[in-house]
Formats: sequence, structure tokens, C-alpha cells
Amino acid sequence: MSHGRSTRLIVALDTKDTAQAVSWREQVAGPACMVKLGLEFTYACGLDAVREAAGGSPLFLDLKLHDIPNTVASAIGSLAALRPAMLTIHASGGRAMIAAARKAIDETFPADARPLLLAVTVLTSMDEAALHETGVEGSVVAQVLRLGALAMDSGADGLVCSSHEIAPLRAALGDAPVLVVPGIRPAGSALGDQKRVMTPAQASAAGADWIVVGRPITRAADPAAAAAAIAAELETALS
Ligand SMILES: O=C(O)c1cc(=O)[nH]c(=O)n1[C@@H]1O[C@H](COP(=O)(O)O)[C@@H](O)[C@H]1O
Repeated sequence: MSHGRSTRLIVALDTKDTAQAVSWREQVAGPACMVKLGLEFTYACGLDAVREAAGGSPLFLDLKLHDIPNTVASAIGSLAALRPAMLTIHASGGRAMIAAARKAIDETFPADARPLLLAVTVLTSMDEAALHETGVEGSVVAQVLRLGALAMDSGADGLVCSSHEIAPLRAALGDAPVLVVPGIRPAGSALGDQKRVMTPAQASAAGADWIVVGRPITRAADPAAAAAAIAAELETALS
């Protein structure tokens, strides 16, 4: 059933090679509304290469910051020149850290160029057993709801979660959070290290604002065709 919310595609350019990232970005330029550069690329190639890899495309700079508030705030200041459209922090860093990230964005980015501050809840590579090993009791969804509410109350614009938590998050927090959803696997594709997955159509039907897809596109024989097929699946899910 359609909820009337359109779901857009972000492609994760996970590689250590700038030319490879540029090539993927060019191949997916039509269907992808945004590209994501994360820890793998940034540590290997540096922030100047992030700018080159993103080209003119809107940039999701996924560095998942998680440190004391002062350090996170200072780090965000160092990212302002890249003009990302989205930035990530870990919600488990707590209220003061999230609020410091909010303040740093508001103070270091021009009002018309502020990135969405996204808080990662529970990584999509974790199932309930993995969560329990970290000392968190209860279900994954309960932890996502707890961290999601904390993050939104502390100044985040949105959340990173799996498709399985979209409906409970919307029920608890309404339409306000921008929900960015990795752990997306087209029917038949390899799960890899992802545990909480859905197909693009299922994530769209559940109400994702954005889906993040990496290997099912970048490791496909034809990344352009794989991205186009996912974009077409999102269109179909909406109609
Ligand atoms: O913050 C993220 O983007 C993220 C959060 C999360 O819980 N799970 C997750 O997979 N991601 C990222 O989303 C991308 C998923 O890649 P694939 O599993 O190759 O589709 C990777 O770049 C991850 O770093």
C-alpha cells in the first residue's frame, strides 16, 4: 500500500580508490539522487578526494562520529568546507554529544547549506544476539526507538535505521525524522554482513525517505543497470 512518500536512492561508493569511486558515481548519476562516501574511502583517500569523488552530486558524508562532545563538534567544523548534504553521528554517543553536533552544524555552516544531522541507531549488521552482547537488553526495535527518540529530542534531523524499524519509528515520532535506510537487498542478492534487510520495494512501502545501497550496485556486473533497476523498483512501489 502506498503511503505517498517518495523514496530516493543513495549509492554508497565504498572503495579505497578515487578513480573507482568517480567511475561508479558517473555510472549511477541518473538513478542516484545522492552519493555516500564513508570511512573506507575517507581514511584511504582523504577529504580532498571525497570532494573529487562526489563531483557535483549531493554528498552524504558518512563518518559516524562518536566521541566526547567537544571532539565531535570540532570535527564537524573541519568538514564544513565539503558542504555535505548529510552527516552521521552515533546516537549512542548520548544527548550532550548529539546536541554539540547540532550546535556545531548551526554555527559552522551557512543557514542555506546545513547538512541533515543523522543519528545512527542500531547498525543494520546487528541482530538481537549481537545487540545483547553489547550489554543492551531487550529487542532491537526497542533500542532503535529509545535511541531514535533521544536523538530527535537532542537536535538530530533524522535517523539511520533498518527497514524493520520504520513503522514503529513513524508511530512513535511521526513524520518529522528523515529516515535513511541501509541494509537494502534486491531479491536474490547476497546479504554479506547485513542482518536486518528488506528489498527496495519493501523499504519504500514501509516509508523510507532514502535507501542506501552499496554492493548490490557497485559489485554488479553493470552498476548503471543495477541502479536503474532499483530506482524503477522504487517507482513501482510508490504507484
Ligand atoms: O550509516 C550508514 O550508512 C550505515 C548504517 C548501518 O546501520 N548500516 C549500513 O550498512 N550503513 C552503510 O550503508 C552501506 C551499505 O552497504 P551495502 O551493504 O554494500 O549495501 C555501507 O556503506 C554502510 O557503511
